[in-house]
Amino acid sequence: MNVIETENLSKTFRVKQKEKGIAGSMRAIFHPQIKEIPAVSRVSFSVEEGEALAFIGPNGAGKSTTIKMLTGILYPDGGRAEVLGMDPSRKRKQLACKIGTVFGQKEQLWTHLTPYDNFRFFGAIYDLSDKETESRIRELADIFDLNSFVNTPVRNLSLGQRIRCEIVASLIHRPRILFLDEPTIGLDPVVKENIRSLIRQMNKELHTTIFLTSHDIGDIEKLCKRIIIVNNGQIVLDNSMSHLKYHYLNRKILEVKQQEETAPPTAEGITVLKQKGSHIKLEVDTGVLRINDALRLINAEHVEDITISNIPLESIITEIYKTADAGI
Ligand SMILES: Nc1ncnc2c1ncn2[C@@H]1O[C@H](COP(=O)(O)OP(=O)(O)OP(=O)(O)O)[C@@H](O)[C@H]1O
Repeated sequence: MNVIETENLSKTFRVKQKEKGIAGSMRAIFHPQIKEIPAVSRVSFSVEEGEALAFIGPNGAGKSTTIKMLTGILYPDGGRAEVLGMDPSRKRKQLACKIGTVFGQKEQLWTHLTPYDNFRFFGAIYDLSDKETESRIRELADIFDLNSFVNTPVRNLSLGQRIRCEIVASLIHRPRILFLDEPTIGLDPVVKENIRSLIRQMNKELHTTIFLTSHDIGDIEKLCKRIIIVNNGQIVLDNSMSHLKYHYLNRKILEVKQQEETAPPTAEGITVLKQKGSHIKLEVDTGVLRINDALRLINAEHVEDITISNIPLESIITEIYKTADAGI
């Protein structure tokens, strides 16, 4: 069952332009010049219940604008969106009871209140009974390990503790879809990993649909099975993570440490990425040259260590952004 559907979803912002100085300001009042910014252009996709989707793109690609339209904060000016069978811009309140949002860069908790009081407050907003709110707080405090600071004012919590509380607050009403915008921004690697595993657990055990926006490759790689890449307001790729990693770019990284400095092998399909002393880093296009054949070109007698790895997801994504920018 699809929980999100969009068809040709579009949004163009109209922004007044102002020339420099007082004269420019006066001209802008009487003869305003309007610049159109097509933030989202004819975006169509659907998301099934229980999916974990990464919706990513470079700065200004249109991700936040899309999320705002899906959560009813912004009206689209073209196409349509349906979330849990509702038009978000017409049924914003009803929808809010069924979705959760976490914005890593924005606090939704009251910082002078404790997490417990915040959760009670959110329970009341979502019309949960006292009993329901209490049992939900207990359940989530256990899962997210909040018990040691659930009664400490939010302003005194560390960033990692606060983000865990933000996520719990957005889950109090058992949302079917969780929109996460940069959920791990600014966190240290251990806390990041902890947050990711909690989100994974929610997706797996509660079947909560995850709609993630992040510039952090770790979030994307570890949380999502599907990826949609947007650029200049348009979808440039919609595929599974495994397809992206193993088939989209048919390349491997071959790192060789030799006993002494030797010239790197040359052949069609091999690109030398780095050579420093006896250390060589090659990229092998396995569509042109099989990895076994590439290995045969290396003098095995002098090899001290060798590693073969996939192209990092980060490089694949950067390449897709660049290709999309060049209009290829
Ligand atoms: N309220 C607004 N008024 C005018 N232009 C806007 C407004 N909001 C966004 N834009 C423009 O729309 C485009 C898409 O912005 P959006 O915030 O959706 O991008 P994003 O992909 O979320 O970027 P980031 O990764 O930097 O958060 C940008 O060119 C931005 O300047």
